[in-house]
Amino acid sequence: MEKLVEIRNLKKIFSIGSIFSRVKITAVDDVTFDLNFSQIFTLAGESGCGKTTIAKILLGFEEPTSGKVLYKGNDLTTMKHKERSKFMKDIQAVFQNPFSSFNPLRKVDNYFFETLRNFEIAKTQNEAIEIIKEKLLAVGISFEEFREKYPSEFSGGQLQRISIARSLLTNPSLLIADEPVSMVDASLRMSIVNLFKELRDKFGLSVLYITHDLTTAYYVSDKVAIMFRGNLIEFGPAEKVLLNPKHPYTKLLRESVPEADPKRKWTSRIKLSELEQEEYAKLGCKFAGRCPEVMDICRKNLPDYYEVDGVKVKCFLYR
Ligand SMILES: Nc1ncnc2c1ncn2[C@@H]1O[C@H](COP(=O)(O)OP(=O)(O)OP(=O)(O)O)[C@@H](O)[C@H]1O
Repeated sequence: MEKLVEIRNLKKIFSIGSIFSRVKITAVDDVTFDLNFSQIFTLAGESGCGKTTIAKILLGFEEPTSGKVLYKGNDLTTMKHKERSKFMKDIQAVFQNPFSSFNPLRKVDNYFFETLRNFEIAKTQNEAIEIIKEKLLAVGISFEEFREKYPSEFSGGQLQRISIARSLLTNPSLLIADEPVSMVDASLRMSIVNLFKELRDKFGLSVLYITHDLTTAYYVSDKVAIMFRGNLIEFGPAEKVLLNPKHPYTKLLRESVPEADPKRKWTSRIKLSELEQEEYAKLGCKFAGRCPEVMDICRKNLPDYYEVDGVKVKCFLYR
C-alpha cells in the first residue's frame, strides 16, 4: 500500500515553567510510523502522552525539534510557508468541540460558501450548492435541514457531522480528527466514527484518529498506535493490538478506558502534573514506575521495538 504520511524520528521538546523552575519534556520522542492512503490510523493513549502534539506538527501549528514528516513524499518540516500552504487544502482537521469551530452569530452555511470561494473550488453559486449537497449527503445531513441555520440550531452530533462535511469541501487526502466524539452523546459516537470508514471507502480518505476511547478505535481503525509519555509503545493492525495487547500499558489501558477531558482546549495553558513530570523524566521505560511486570533493566534502559505477531512492541518482555 502506498504511503501518504511518513513520520521519521519525530521529536518535540517543550520547556515549561518559569526561569526558576524550568522543566523540559520530550512530548514526542523519536516517533516513527507510516500512514497509508485510504487508511484509518488511530493514535490512542491517556491525556498528555503527546498525541495532539503530533497532530499539531502535521498541521504546521508546531515545529518539531528534530525528525521529518514526509507528506506525499514532500518534507513538510523544511518547507517554506508559501510552499506549505499548497498542502493546507489536502490536510483537514476536525476537533473535539464542534461549537467552538463556528461563530454562534454566523449561519453555518456561510462557512461552506466561504471555503469554496477561498479555495476557488466552485465557479458559481449553483455549483457551490451542488458540492455542499454532496458533502452533506456523505455525512447524512440534508441541504434543506442545514441551510440558513445558526450553530445553536443543531445538536452536538449534527454539528460534528457538519464539521466533517466542511472538512471534505477541499477534497482532502488526510483528515486529522482529534477526540472528535468525546463531547458527543455516547449513543451517537459510533455512528459518527463509522463515517470515517464510509469516507475512506467512498473518497479514499485517510484519517488520523486521535482518541482515548479504545472501543471506537477498535471498530474503525485499520492500524492503532498506543502512546505513552512521548513514545509509541505498541503499534500494528487494530485487531492485534486491541484484542491481544502485548505491552503491559496497553493491557492496563484496555481495562480502564479513560475519558477525554471536555474542558481541554487546543490553546489551553500548559500545566504538568507531578506524575507526568516524573514519568517524562525517566531514563528507562517511562512506564516502569507503574508496570506490573517491571524488571531491573526497564528502569535503566529504554527498550527497542520488538516484533511480535505482526505488532511492534517497545518492551523488554519481548527481547
Ligand atoms: N505548547 C506547549 N508548551 C509546553 N508543553 C506542552 C505544549 N503543548 C503540549 N505540551 C505538553 O506536552 C505533553 C503532551 O501534550 P499533548 O497535548 O500532545 O498530549 P495529548 O496526548 O494530546 O493529551 P490531551 O488529550 O490531554 O491533549 C503534555 O505534557 C503537555 O502538557
